[in-house]
Amino acid sequence: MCGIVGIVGKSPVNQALYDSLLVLQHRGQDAAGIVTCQGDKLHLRKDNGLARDVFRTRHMIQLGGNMGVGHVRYPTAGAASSAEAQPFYVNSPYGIVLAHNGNLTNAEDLKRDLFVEDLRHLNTESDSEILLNVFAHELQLQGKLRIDEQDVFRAVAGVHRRCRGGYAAVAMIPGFGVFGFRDPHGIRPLVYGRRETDLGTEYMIASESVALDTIGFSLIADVAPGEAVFISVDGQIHTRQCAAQPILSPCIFEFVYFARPDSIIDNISVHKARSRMGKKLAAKIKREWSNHDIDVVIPIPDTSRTAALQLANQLGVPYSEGFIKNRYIGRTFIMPGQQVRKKSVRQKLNAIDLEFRKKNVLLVDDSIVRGTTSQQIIQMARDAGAHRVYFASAAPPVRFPNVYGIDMPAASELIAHGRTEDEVARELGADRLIFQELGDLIDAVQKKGKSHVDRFDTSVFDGLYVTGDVTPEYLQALEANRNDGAKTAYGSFSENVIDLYNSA
Ligand SMILES: O=P(O)(O)OC[C@H]1O[C@H](OP(=O)(O)OP(=O)(O)O)[C@H](O)[C@@H]1O
Ligand SMILES: NC(=O)CC[C@H](N)C(=O)O
Ligand SMILES: [Mg+2]
Repeated sequence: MCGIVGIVGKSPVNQALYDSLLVLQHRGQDAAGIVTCQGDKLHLRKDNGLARDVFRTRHMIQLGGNMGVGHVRYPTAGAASSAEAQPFYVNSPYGIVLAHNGNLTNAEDLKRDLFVEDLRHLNTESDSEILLNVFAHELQLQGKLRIDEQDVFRAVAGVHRRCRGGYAAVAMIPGFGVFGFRDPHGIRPLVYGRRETDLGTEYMIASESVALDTIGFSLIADVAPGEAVFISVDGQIHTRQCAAQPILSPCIFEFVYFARPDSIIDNISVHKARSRMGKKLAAKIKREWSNHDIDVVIPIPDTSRTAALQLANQLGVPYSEGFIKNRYIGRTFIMPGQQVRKKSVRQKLNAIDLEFRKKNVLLVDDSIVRGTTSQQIIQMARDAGAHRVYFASAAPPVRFPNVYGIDMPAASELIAHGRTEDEVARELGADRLIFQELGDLIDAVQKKGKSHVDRFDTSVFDGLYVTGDVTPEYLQALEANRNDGAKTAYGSFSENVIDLYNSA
């Protein structure tokens, strides 16, 4: 996952972009970047690291101008080198910068087409550079010296015709404007909002509404699947549907884990969705285990808290924060490499023994993916003196790779792949393991049918990919190229940036 943002303001936007990247940091911890536009000049700063480490005062001073775009990265393609930090820049036509959240599933075909037919050079292995160049080519086809927003919309329509997979993007053309678009399935989230100032109205496009809230913008709407939103440099906003057959099918894993609970995605409160997940899970426990002997419900911070609290309330069992999270350690699931993930769980979480001693504890997590967290946490609960250790997951078992922007490329790395629920319980060392049913998860997110979202991408749970074009061969190649071992080998990939001037 990545976090993206674009702002057209009435005064310098560097601080607002930086602040919004801090708020979107949970979507990507590996690299961060900002490009601003001042007159007809673009200023870039990007590097590997957290937003707070990438941008020093000297960079902020250079990031002048009233419009810009920003990105925090969690890689799903290419290398982890800083050359693949975003935004990406292409010189022709007009100069375009783009920040992308998602993953293209036909990247290899596009790469070939860009080279052989569109005569374009790609300097990295990133699919986001591909997306930018496809857009650039489609815009160039308009053949104009001076473009208007309709040309941008036509180019986005061209992107939709050529690109497959998940993509939400924000982009900028110097002296012209900032725009955002979402793939025809709306797999990755994207919202836009406005803020009134004495100097006039400012607009912002961002991955999650929480970024708008904290910067003082109010939400206008989600970018619809296939839609593009264009904000001109002088603050005029235009929207247009650019896809032939848009079908909203957002990624359900955003609601399970990725998004912040204080965000609203496709008109659904993530917080409420997680509360309902807790309720559903409690109902399942009451149904299938009415004589349970759970003494206390303990969440695994952070993300599971919302569901765990509701689960405890519904069961009428005490809720206790038995694990304390080190506030200086980030999200372990999106860390690069199994070794660092494993080590970070122990650095991140520690048990308060007296909450466990001689008790039957129900540990609750939002999801079990590789099992890195749950395996260690169950052991920690035992070491803390728990009598029995039960485990509940607010999501069903994750059994299939994700191909739309979450870095779960290898089925063999998923603990529930090819295992029954009992086998997973044994593998994790739990006395009993309860998974959410997929139907219940969908109900919980869909507000029991009250939401306008009719379907979700649930591929990590059922192996059904909404774009309908994910073949076993594609999955095989993905697993071979991006399993943990293969990614470690990428580490040495070139750091060379052929880009805008990027001050160190
Ligand atoms: O089975 P695994 O492969 O361990 O993945 C699942 C775990 O990873 C995530 O936590 P993370 O530490 O990333 O973030 P959080 O603080 O938001 O819960 C998620 O909330 C689960 O706890
Ligand atoms: N997680 C994402 O959205 C990743 C974006 C892009 N595919 C990259 O690897 O940089
Ligand atoms: Mg967690």
